Amino acid sequence: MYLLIDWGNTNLKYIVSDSLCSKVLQSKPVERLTQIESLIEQLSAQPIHQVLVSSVRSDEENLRLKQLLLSHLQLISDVTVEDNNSRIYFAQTSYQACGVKCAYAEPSLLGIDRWLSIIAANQRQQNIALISVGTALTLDVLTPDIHLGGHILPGRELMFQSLLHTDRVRAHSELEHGVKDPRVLLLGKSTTECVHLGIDAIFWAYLSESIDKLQNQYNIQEYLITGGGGEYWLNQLLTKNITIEYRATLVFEGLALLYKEHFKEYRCEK
Ligand SMILES: Nc1ncnc2c1ncn2[C@@H]1O[C@H](COP(=O)(O)OP(=O)(O)OP(=O)(O)O)[C@@H](O)[C@H]1O
Ligand SMILES: CC(C)(CO)[C@@H](O)C(=O)NCCC(=O)O
Repeated sequence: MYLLIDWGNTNLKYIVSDSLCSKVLQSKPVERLTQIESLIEQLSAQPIHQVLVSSVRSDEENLRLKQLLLSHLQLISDVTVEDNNSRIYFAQTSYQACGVKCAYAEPSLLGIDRWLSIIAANQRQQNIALISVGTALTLDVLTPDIHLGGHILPGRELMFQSLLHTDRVRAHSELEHGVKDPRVLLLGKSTTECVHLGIDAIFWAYLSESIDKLQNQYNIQEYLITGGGGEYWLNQLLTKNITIEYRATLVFEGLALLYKEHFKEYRCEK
Protein backbone atom coordinates (compact mmCIF):
# COMPACT_ATOMS: atom_id res chain seq x y z
CA MET A 1 0.00 0.00 0.00
CA TYR A 2 1.14 3.57 -0.71
CA LEU A 3 0.48 6.42 1.67
CA LEU A 4 0.48 9.82 -0.06
CA ILE A 5 0.61 12.90 2.17
CA ASP A 6 -0.04 16.58 1.38
CA TRP A 7 0.93 18.56 4.48
CA GLY A 8 -0.35 22.10 4.03
CA ASN A 9 -0.30 25.07 6.38
CA THR A 10 -3.64 24.18 7.97
CA ASN A 11 -4.34 20.48 7.43
CA LEU A 12 -2.58 17.26 6.63
CA LYS A 13 -4.39 15.51 3.82
CA TYR A 14 -3.72 11.91 2.81
CA ILE A 15 -4.70 9.08 0.50
CA VAL A 16 -4.00 5.38 0.94
CA SER A 17 -3.81 3.53 -2.37
CA ASP A 18 -2.50 0.26 -3.78
CA SER A 19 -1.70 2.05 -7.06
CA LEU A 20 0.08 5.26 -8.09
CA CYS A 21 -1.84 5.66 -11.32
CA SER A 22 -3.65 8.98 -11.74
CA LYS A 23 -7.01 7.40 -12.56
CA VAL A 24 -6.93 5.31 -9.38
CA LEU A 25 -5.79 8.25 -7.23
CA GLN A 26 -8.58 10.46 -8.59
CA SER A 27 -11.13 7.95 -7.31
CA LYS A 28 -9.73 7.86 -3.75
CA PRO A 29 -11.21 9.84 -0.88
CA VAL A 30 -8.92 12.55 0.53
CA GLU A 31 -8.75 12.30 4.33
CA ARG A 32 -8.08 15.49 6.37
CA LEU A 33 -6.35 15.78 9.75
CA THR A 34 -5.52 18.80 11.89
CA GLN A 35 -3.00 16.88 14.07
CA ILE A 36 -0.30 14.71 12.50
CA GLU A 37 -0.27 12.47 15.59
CA SER A 38 -3.72 11.13 14.70
CA LEU A 39 -2.35 9.89 11.36
CA ILE A 40 -0.86 6.81 12.97
CA GLU A 41 -4.11 5.97 14.77
CA GLN A 42 -6.03 6.36 11.53
CA LEU A 43 -3.66 4.08 9.64
CA SER A 44 -3.73 1.49 12.44
CA ALA A 45 -2.62 -1.83 10.96
CA GLN A 46 -2.73 -0.89 7.26
CA PRO A 47 0.29 -2.46 5.52
CA ILE A 48 1.98 0.73 4.23
CA HIS A 49 5.12 -0.05 2.21
CA GLN A 50 5.97 3.34 0.76
CA VAL A 51 5.20 6.88 1.88
CA LEU A 52 5.26 9.85 -0.53
CA VAL A 53 5.20 13.30 1.04
CA SER A 54 4.47 16.81 -0.21
CA SER A 55 5.07 19.24 2.64
CA VAL A 56 5.21 23.04 2.83
CA ARG A 57 6.23 22.77 6.51
CA SER A 58 9.61 23.56 8.14
CA ASP A 59 12.53 21.09 8.20
CA GLU A 60 11.87 20.60 11.91
CA GLU A 61 8.21 19.69 11.37
CA ASN A 62 9.11 17.40 8.46
CA LEU A 63 11.59 15.57 10.69
CA ARG A 64 8.84 15.08 13.28
CA LEU A 65 6.57 13.63 10.61
CA LYS A 66 9.35 11.37 9.36
CA GLN A 67 10.02 10.01 12.85
CA LEU A 68 6.35 9.36 13.39
CA LEU A 69 6.11 7.51 10.08
CA LEU A 70 9.28 5.51 10.78
CA SER A 71 7.94 4.29 14.09
CA HIS A 72 4.75 3.21 12.35
CA LEU A 73 6.61 1.44 9.53
CA GLN A 74 8.78 -0.35 12.07
CA LEU A 75 5.76 -1.60 13.94
CA ILE A 76 4.20 -3.11 10.87
CA SER A 77 7.31 -4.65 9.26
CA ASP A 78 10.51 -6.28 10.47
CA VAL A 79 12.97 -4.48 8.15
CA THR A 80 15.84 -2.24 9.38
CA VAL A 81 15.72 1.52 10.02
CA GLU A 82 17.85 2.12 6.87
CA ASP A 83 15.38 0.20 4.72
CA ASN A 84 12.55 2.12 6.24
CA ASN A 85 14.28 5.48 5.61
CA SER A 86 14.14 4.86 1.87
CA ARG A 87 10.44 4.15 2.23
CA ILE A 88 9.70 7.80 2.95
CA TYR A 89 10.05 10.04 -0.09
CA PHE A 90 9.86 13.85 0.34
CA ALA A 91 9.18 15.55 -3.01
CA GLN A 92 11.14 18.69 -3.93
CA THR A 93 10.68 21.44 -6.47
CA SER A 94 13.23 21.55 -9.28
CA TYR A 95 13.96 23.50 -12.44
CA GLN A 96 12.39 20.80 -14.59
CA ALA A 97 10.46 17.60 -13.86
CA CYS A 98 8.09 15.27 -15.71
CA GLY A 99 8.64 17.37 -18.83
CA VAL A 100 7.61 20.74 -17.36
CA LYS A 101 9.88 23.78 -16.75
CA CYS A 102 9.44 25.94 -13.67
CA ALA A 103 8.98 29.73 -14.09
CA TYR A 104 11.01 30.62 -10.99
CA ALA A 105 14.68 31.58 -11.33
CA GLU A 106 15.07 29.85 -7.97
CA PRO A 107 12.73 26.84 -8.27
CA SER A 108 13.37 25.62 -4.71
CA LEU A 109 11.38 28.66 -3.52
CA LEU A 110 8.20 27.60 -5.32
CA GLY A 111 5.90 25.71 -2.92
CA ILE A 112 6.02 21.96 -3.52
CA ASP A 113 2.20 21.78 -3.48
CA ARG A 114 2.06 24.25 -6.37
CA TRP A 115 4.80 22.41 -8.28
CA LEU A 116 3.08 19.03 -7.94
CA SER A 117 -0.25 20.47 -9.13
CA ILE A 118 1.58 21.97 -12.14
CA ILE A 119 3.16 18.57 -12.93
CA ALA A 120 -0.24 16.85 -12.72
CA ALA A 121 -1.97 19.51 -14.85
CA ASN A 122 0.77 19.36 -17.50
CA GLN A 123 -0.36 15.83 -18.36
CA ARG A 124 -3.23 17.46 -20.21
CA GLN A 125 -0.88 19.39 -22.56
CA GLN A 126 -3.17 22.41 -22.72
CA ASN A 127 -3.12 26.06 -21.63
CA ILE A 128 -4.22 25.66 -18.04
CA ALA A 129 -4.82 27.91 -15.04
CA LEU A 130 -4.63 26.27 -11.60
CA ILE A 131 -6.40 27.83 -8.66
CA SER A 132 -5.83 26.55 -5.13
CA VAL A 133 -8.04 27.92 -2.36
CA GLY A 134 -6.46 26.99 0.95
CA THR A 135 -4.46 28.83 3.61
CA ALA A 136 -3.27 30.95 0.71
CA LEU A 137 -5.04 31.43 -2.59
CA THR A 138 -2.65 30.59 -5.40
CA LEU A 139 -2.85 30.85 -9.16
CA ASP A 140 -0.48 29.13 -11.58
CA VAL A 141 -0.56 29.30 -15.35
CA LEU A 142 0.99 26.83 -17.75
CA THR A 143 1.15 26.14 -21.45
CA PRO A 144 2.30 22.66 -22.53
CA ASP A 145 5.58 21.90 -20.69
CA ILE A 146 6.07 25.51 -19.51
CA HIS A 147 5.04 27.03 -16.19
CA LEU A 148 4.53 30.74 -16.86
CA GLY A 149 4.20 31.90 -13.23
CA GLY A 150 1.37 32.84 -10.91
CA HIS A 151 0.01 34.74 -7.92
CA ILE A 152 -0.14 34.22 -4.14
CA LEU A 153 -2.79 35.93 -1.98
CA PRO A 154 -3.58 35.50 1.70
CA GLY A 155 -6.45 33.04 2.10
CA ARG A 156 -9.77 33.62 3.85
CA GLU A 157 -8.57 32.60 7.31
CA LEU A 158 -5.43 34.75 7.08
CA MET A 159 -7.44 37.79 6.04
CA PHE A 160 -9.91 37.13 8.84
CA GLN A 161 -7.18 36.74 11.45
CA SER A 162 -5.39 39.90 10.32
CA LEU A 163 -8.54 41.89 11.17
CA LEU A 164 -8.98 40.16 14.54
CA HIS A 165 -5.44 41.23 15.41
CA THR A 166 -6.63 44.83 15.58
CA ASP A 167 -8.61 43.69 18.65
CA ARG A 168 -11.43 46.04 17.62
CA VAL A 169 -12.98 44.04 14.80
CA ARG A 170 -14.68 41.28 16.77
CA ALA A 171 -16.05 38.96 14.11
CA HIS A 172 -17.07 35.29 14.45
CA SER A 173 -15.44 32.78 12.17
CA GLU A 174 -18.81 31.57 10.82
CA LEU A 175 -21.60 33.63 9.26
CA GLU A 176 -24.90 33.24 11.19
CA HIS A 177 -27.02 32.96 8.07
CA GLY A 178 -24.84 30.81 5.84
CA VAL A 179 -23.15 31.57 2.56
CA LYS A 180 -24.20 34.63 0.56
CA ASP A 181 -23.72 35.21 -3.14
CA PRO A 182 -20.36 37.03 -3.56
CA ARG A 183 -21.25 38.17 -7.09
CA VAL A 184 -23.70 40.70 -5.67
CA LEU A 185 -22.36 43.49 -3.45
CA LEU A 186 -24.29 42.59 -0.33
CA LEU A 187 -23.86 44.84 2.68
CA GLY A 188 -23.28 43.44 6.17
CA LYS A 189 -25.26 44.58 9.20
CA SER A 190 -22.93 43.17 11.86
CA THR A 191 -19.12 42.98 12.21
CA THR A 192 -19.18 39.29 11.28
CA GLU A 193 -21.29 39.91 8.17
CA CYS A 194 -19.17 42.89 7.10
CA VAL A 195 -15.95 40.89 7.39
CA HIS A 196 -17.25 37.75 5.63
CA LEU A 197 -18.92 39.66 2.81
CA GLY A 198 -15.86 41.89 2.40
CA ILE A 199 -13.46 38.94 2.13
CA ASP A 200 -15.74 37.06 -0.28
CA ALA A 201 -16.00 40.20 -2.41
CA ILE A 202 -12.19 40.37 -2.61
CA PHE A 203 -11.97 36.77 -3.79
CA TRP A 204 -14.78 37.23 -6.28
CA ALA A 205 -13.31 40.43 -7.72
CA TYR A 206 -9.83 38.87 -7.90
CA LEU A 207 -10.95 35.61 -9.49
CA SER A 208 -13.41 37.20 -11.89
CA GLU A 209 -10.93 39.85 -13.08
CA SER A 210 -8.02 37.39 -13.32
CA ILE A 211 -10.08 34.94 -15.38
CA ASP A 212 -11.04 37.72 -17.83
CA LYS A 213 -7.38 38.72 -18.22
CA LEU A 214 -6.22 35.12 -18.53
CA GLN A 215 -8.75 34.47 -21.28
CA ASN A 216 -7.48 37.47 -23.24
CA GLN A 217 -3.76 37.05 -22.68
CA TYR A 218 -3.18 33.29 -22.47
CA ASN A 219 -6.14 31.69 -24.21
CA ILE A 220 -6.72 29.35 -21.26
CA GLN A 221 -8.47 26.15 -22.35
CA GLU A 222 -9.13 24.72 -18.91
CA TYR A 223 -9.24 25.79 -15.26
CA LEU A 224 -8.51 23.34 -12.45
CA ILE A 225 -9.50 24.32 -8.94
CA THR A 226 -8.46 22.60 -5.70
CA GLY A 227 -8.07 23.21 -1.93
CA GLY A 228 -10.45 23.47 1.02
CA GLY A 229 -12.43 26.34 -0.56
CA GLY A 230 -12.21 24.91 -4.09
CA GLU A 231 -15.72 23.47 -4.32
CA TYR A 232 -17.34 26.64 -3.03
CA TRP A 233 -15.49 28.79 -5.58
CA LEU A 234 -16.09 26.31 -8.38
CA ASN A 235 -19.82 26.84 -7.87
CA GLN A 236 -19.43 30.62 -7.93
CA LEU A 237 -17.31 30.52 -11.08
CA LEU A 238 -19.76 28.35 -13.01
CA THR A 239 -21.38 31.56 -14.27
CA LYS A 240 -18.16 32.47 -16.10
CA ASN A 241 -17.94 31.16 -19.62
CA ILE A 242 -15.00 28.80 -18.91
CA THR A 243 -14.24 25.08 -18.63
CA ILE A 244 -13.54 24.50 -14.96
CA GLU A 245 -13.13 21.33 -12.90
CA TYR A 246 -12.63 20.72 -9.19
CA ARG A 247 -9.81 18.24 -8.51
CA ALA A 248 -9.23 17.37 -4.85
CA THR A 249 -6.40 14.97 -5.73
CA LEU A 250 -4.25 17.23 -7.93
CA VAL A 251 -1.26 17.45 -5.52
CA PHE A 252 -1.37 13.66 -4.98
CA GLU A 253 -1.41 12.99 -8.73
CA GLY A 254 1.68 15.21 -9.19
CA LEU A 255 3.37 13.54 -6.22
CA ALA A 256 2.88 10.10 -7.76
CA LEU A 257 4.15 11.31 -11.15
CA LEU A 258 7.32 12.81 -9.64
CA TYR A 259 7.95 9.70 -7.54
CA LYS A 260 7.55 7.48 -10.61
CA GLU A 261 10.02 9.67 -12.53
CA HIS A 262 12.60 9.22 -9.73
CA PHE A 263 12.02 5.51 -9.27
CA LYS A 264 11.59 4.36 -12.82
CA GLU A 265 10.87 0.75 -11.91
CA TYR A 266 7.22 1.66 -11.12
CA ARG A 267 4.85 0.91 -13.99
CA CYS A 268 1.15 1.67 -14.16
CA GLU A 269 -0.79 -1.39 -15.25
CA LYS A 270 -2.90 -0.59 -18.33
N1 LIG B 1 -15.25 29.32 0.80
C1 LIG B 1 -13.98 29.51 1.06
N2 LIG B 1 -13.34 30.58 0.56
C2 LIG B 1 -12.05 30.79 0.80
N3 LIG B 1 -11.30 29.98 1.54
C3 LIG B 1 -11.86 28.89 2.06
C4 LIG B 1 -13.22 28.59 1.86
N4 LIG B 1 -13.50 27.43 2.50
C5 LIG B 1 -12.35 27.01 3.08
N5 LIG B 1 -11.36 27.88 2.82
C6 LIG B 1 -9.98 27.83 3.30
O1 LIG B 1 -9.41 26.57 3.00
C7 LIG B 1 -8.45 26.24 4.01
C8 LIG B 1 -8.52 24.78 4.29
O2 LIG B 1 -8.30 24.13 3.08
P1 LIG B 1 -7.06 23.15 2.86
O3 LIG B 1 -7.26 22.03 3.79
O4 LIG B 1 -6.89 22.88 1.40
O5 LIG B 1 -5.96 24.13 3.31
P2 LIG B 1 -4.56 23.84 3.87
O6 LIG B 1 -4.40 22.58 4.62
O7 LIG B 1 -4.22 25.09 4.50
O8 LIG B 1 -3.80 23.60 2.59
P3 LIG B 1 -2.69 24.44 2.09
O9 LIG B 1 -1.86 24.83 3.23
O10 LIG B 1 -2.09 23.46 1.18
O11 LIG B 1 -3.34 25.60 1.44
C9 LIG B 1 -8.75 27.08 5.22
O12 LIG B 1 -7.66 27.95 5.46
C10 LIG B 1 -9.99 27.90 4.82
O13 LIG B 1 -9.87 29.24 5.21
C1 LIG C 1 1.79 29.53 -1.09
C2 LIG C 1 1.66 28.26 -0.28
C3 LIG C 1 1.54 28.59 1.19
C4 LIG C 1 0.34 27.57 -0.73
O1 LIG C 1 0.13 26.40 -0.01
C5 LIG C 1 2.84 27.28 -0.54
O2 LIG C 1 2.85 26.90 -1.86
C6 LIG C 1 4.15 27.90 -0.16
O3 LIG C 1 4.53 27.90 0.97
N1 LIG C 1 4.87 28.44 -1.19
C7 LIG C 1 6.17 29.05 -1.03
C8 LIG C 1 6.24 30.36 -1.77
C9 LIG C 1 6.04 30.25 -3.27
O4 LIG C 1 5.40 29.31 -3.77
O5 LIG C 1 6.57 31.11 -3.97
